[in-house]
Amino acid sequence: MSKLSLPKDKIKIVLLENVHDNAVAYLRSHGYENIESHKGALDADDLKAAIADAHMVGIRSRTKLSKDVLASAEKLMVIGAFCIGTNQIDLHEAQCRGIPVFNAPYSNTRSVAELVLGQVIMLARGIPRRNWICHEGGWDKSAAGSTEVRGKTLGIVGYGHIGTQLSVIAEALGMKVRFYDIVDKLALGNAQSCASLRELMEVSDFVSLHVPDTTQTRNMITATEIGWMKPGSFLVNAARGKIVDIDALAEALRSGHLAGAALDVFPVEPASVEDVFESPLRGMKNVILTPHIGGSTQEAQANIGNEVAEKLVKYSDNGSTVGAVNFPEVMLPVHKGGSRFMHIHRNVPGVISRINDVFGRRGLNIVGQYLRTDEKVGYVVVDVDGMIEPGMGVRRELEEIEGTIRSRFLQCEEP
Ligand SMILES: NC(=O)C1=CN([C@@H]2O[C@H](COP(=O)(O)OP(=O)(O)OC[C@H]3O[C@@H](n4cnc5c(N)ncnc54)[C@H](O)[C@@H]3O)[C@@H](O)[C@H]2O)C=CC1
Ligand SMILES: O=C(O)C(=O)COP(=O)(O)O
Repeated sequence: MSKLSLPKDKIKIVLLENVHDNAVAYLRSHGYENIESHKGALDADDLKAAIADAHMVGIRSRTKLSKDVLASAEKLMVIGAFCIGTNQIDLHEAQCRGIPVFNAPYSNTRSVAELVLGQVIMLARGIPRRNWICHEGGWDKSAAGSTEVRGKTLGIVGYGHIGTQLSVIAEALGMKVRFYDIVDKLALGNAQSCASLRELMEVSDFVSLHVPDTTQTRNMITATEIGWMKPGSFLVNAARGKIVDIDALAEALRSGHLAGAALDVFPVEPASVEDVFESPLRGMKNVILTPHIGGSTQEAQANIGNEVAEKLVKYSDNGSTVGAVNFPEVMLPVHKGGSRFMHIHRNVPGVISRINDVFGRRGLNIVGQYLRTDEKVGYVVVDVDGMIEPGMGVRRELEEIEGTIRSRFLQCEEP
């Protein structure tokens, strides 16, 4: 068992957006009892109030942890994104404040790929319109406009975890897969890469987007790119809403250039289930609209709950930053029968020698030292013999070193 410089019962954890109960159970089973759970996302003012004294925050895709919000959470030491995307967090600001961010990079991958493939089949058979007609008492029994997906070309933009998973299961249905990525990627199965986005858009019967929300991908798909698509083809977006110019998409659907679309994500999404969903695509009978549920399956949420909670506990109990998306990654062994100091600092010259001076002056024997830096931040972990008690002032001295962002320590007792 480790004792932390801040006792576990003083560590406040705020979970938002209905993070799965597995997360709460995991945190509790590791001694973290001070957990406050909120069902939805909060607006900036309520969020600031909720996390003002929090040490850990767990969110999903809707909670915006902006620079301003982070500035109001002075005690925050770690953030858990219980999802894949981290574009809702100001990662740079978090890093400058010495706050690592952990996410779940794979736990909902399969759920998204399955939803997208289902949507592709639904679009190919004109189900959105036919479903609508049946609900209104009609009976459009005809093959007009209906095709199999076998033999059709699926173009995947962003051949990462979700894109490749989709590629494999689409090929199992007999689809031809083409993909476009800015990074060279191993083509799985018989998939073939395209040299440009334009080539992909021109050859595909279905285009599915699986890129993250970055400055490069915002508005990646405008009227120009949609214009490259085959007449009568389909667009699917389960990545992020701001990747597609939604008005240009609406126009292409109205004009009949595109035969249909499926959207799981939108430039503006309601903050809570009470809010109204507004979109120029509402009412279009050739469009499937889903409320950002690509990753919302029982399996995915349960796994994410465990995975991210485990990363938060590992960081808090052991100092490990493996899997952090904005922070130098340090993998640490368990340190027994001694003390472990963790020091986060701006990457300026001389910090390490000053840290070592603090231990040297006190005759403390360093038995392990782990360091990783990136352009902005350094993270050094120092294991020393013996139990350093809080009153000894080592941590205070470490915090006085110029460039220090924050520090903490663990007493790692013999098991
Ligand atoms: N609808 C939903 O509920 C969910 C949506 N997502 C979204 O899906 C996105 C993708 O997820 P993963 O596949 O796990 O991410 P990933 O990081 O494994 O793959 C993304 C791929 O996009 C590529 N890429 C980046 N910029 C590009 C550009 N400008 N042009 C072409 N390719 C580019 C990357 O090289 C990478 O191969 C997430 O970032 C998230 O925004 C993720 C999970 C659930
Ligand atoms: O994992 C992601 O990036 C998602 O978009 C899923 O978001 P959610 O957890 O459903 O709010």
